[in-house]
Amino acid sequence: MPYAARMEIIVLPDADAVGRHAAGIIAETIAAGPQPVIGVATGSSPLATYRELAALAARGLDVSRTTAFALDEYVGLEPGHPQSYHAVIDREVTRRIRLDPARVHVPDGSADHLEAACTAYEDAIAAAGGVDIQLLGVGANGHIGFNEPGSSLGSSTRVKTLAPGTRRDNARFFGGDPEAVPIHCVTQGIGTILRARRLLLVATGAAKADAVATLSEGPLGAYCPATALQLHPDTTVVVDEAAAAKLTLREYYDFARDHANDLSRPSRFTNG
Ligand SMILES: N[C@@H]1[C@@H](O)[C@H](O)[C@@H](COP(=O)(O)O)O[C@@H]1O
Repeated sequence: MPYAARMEIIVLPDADAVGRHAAGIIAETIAAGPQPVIGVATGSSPLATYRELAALAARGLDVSRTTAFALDEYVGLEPGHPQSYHAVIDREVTRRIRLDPARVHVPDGSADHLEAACTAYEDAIAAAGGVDIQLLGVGANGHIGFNEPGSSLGSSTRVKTLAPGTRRDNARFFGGDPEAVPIHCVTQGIGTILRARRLLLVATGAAKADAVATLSEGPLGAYCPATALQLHPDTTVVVDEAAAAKLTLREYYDFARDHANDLSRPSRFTNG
């Protein structure tokens, strides 16, 4: 278990600013090379980040040696299904940023032997040298990847059952019908996510305000999987004003930000 946890909270005016800031952080990791490994997430939260990363790639950021691992996949959707995370990652990440498709990995939710596919996915991450930076969104109930409340904080890639609320939230991608959303998924575990060297969580909008407050200030526990980020040595949480609305320590975060440059040797962490 990591022993030197740090989490920095950064509040920005709106979703575009969150995307620009997060893309800048990922671009630094990519530029540091030589074989960067990024973790990518689905959902609407990271879309602005991908848009900004695509713009940076178009302006010369070399992404040709970047490997990417996605967090999760539905069980039972063929990779060609437009809402499979294979298809979503291909559309929103690989094509937009122009990553090498051969270096982009998504868990296999249609394998005959799902347990073996989960082990193989963990092995592939390890063989790539681990994830340098993992981008995360957060579900309204605090899930990360598809680690629903109740997930073991040390879990690895495995099959999970989606929470009814997550199926309702994701129904918008399946013609509005929660029953059309798969019941099972394959997801990196919370332990897998914590093994990434740096975590970057983005959240925007009022629907995420409770999850953001709990993940950064609430008691650690499986009731809110994102609280596990409190254990990680290098987490950055970037949120907009609406998602920050329920942070009880907001005054302190602003104070820390305003004094970030007082130090003779500025630290990236001023409130974490
Ligand atoms: N598996 C994904 C998560 O990785 C994502 O973070 C979450 C929030 O999605 P959104 O950003 O669209 O609110 O939902 C999905 O269920």
